Amino acid sequence: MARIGFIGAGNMAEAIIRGILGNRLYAGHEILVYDANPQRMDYMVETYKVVPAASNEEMAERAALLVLAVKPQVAPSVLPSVAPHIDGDQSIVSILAGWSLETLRGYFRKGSLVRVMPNMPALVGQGMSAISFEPSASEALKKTVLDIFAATGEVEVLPEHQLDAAGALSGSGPAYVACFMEALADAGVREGLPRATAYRLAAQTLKGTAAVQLETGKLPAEIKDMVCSPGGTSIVGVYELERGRMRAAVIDAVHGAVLRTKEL
Ligand SMILES: NC(=O)C1=CN([C@@H]2O[C@H](COP(=O)(O)OP(=O)(O)OC[C@H]3O[C@@H](n4cnc5c(N)ncnc54)[C@H](O)[C@@H]3O)[C@@H](O)[C@H]2O)C=CC1
Ligand SMILES: O=C(O)[C@@H]1CCC=N1
Repeated sequence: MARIGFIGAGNMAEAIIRGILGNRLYAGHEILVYDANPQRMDYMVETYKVVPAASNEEMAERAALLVLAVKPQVAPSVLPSVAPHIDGDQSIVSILAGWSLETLRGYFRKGSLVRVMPNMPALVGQGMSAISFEPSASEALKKTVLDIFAATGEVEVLPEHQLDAAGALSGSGPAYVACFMEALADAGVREGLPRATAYRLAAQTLKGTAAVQLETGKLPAEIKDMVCSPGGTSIVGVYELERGRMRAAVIDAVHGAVLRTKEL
């Protein structure tokens, strides 16, 4: 049996595989992949020396731990043919946005189920994964799954009812942050900075500010206050953000993503 198999070998599967290989959790020959797109299969096999499966069904027969990494809209056409091949000592890790453990259990009669909401920065080992286990999950399974996602960044075990919120915040969050980064860089260009310089300044500013929060534990409000001198420049910028309803827009963005998650 392969240690792990990926149903769908797109962006997120690739990010997880990079983490596994980079941290030497498993070797390429212990990782099975299947993707409906033959060019994608070729790319994954050539780049990561992973093992191609002939079909999702074969994968289900041959992988001890199966990662569901297709789009949620594709899952209903994939799972009915995969589920009958799963037996009681296999495990299924789903990264499908909006798919509850209960919904998954409707397809999988056997096997342990885990739900994970990773995020795109897993690609560079800076991911944030929210993870929910079934109450019956064994300690061995918990360790295996935590090790896999810790190899792509940080992990947080959450009760399942919090997973849609986590998905809308940290799962979708890189898209919002990228919009903010782009706006910051556009602003720099407007004020005369070269484009490449503006991106570098914007990206490192986001990374550095996040690092201060993570490393000092300071509240975002305290960090803002450390930057805004009385009568200075930054507080004028903060005032303009408030006038633009930046906070309300972000809160609305996450709420919109939660509502969409519930539709999937
Ligand atoms: N992209 C992101 O930032 C995040 C995505 N997710 C979840 O991860 C999952 C995968 O997303 P991505 O990797 O972004 O999508 P993707 O589109 O990059 O990858 C999906 C892959 O599935 C393949 N595929 C389509 N039909 C198939 C089939 N019948 N059998 C096997 N493979 C098939 C596609 O060819 C594609 O390579 C989704 O369920 C999404 O909700 C979760 C967190 C973050
Ligand atoms: O937008 C999506 O469907 C996925 C789920 C979380 C991040 N991206």
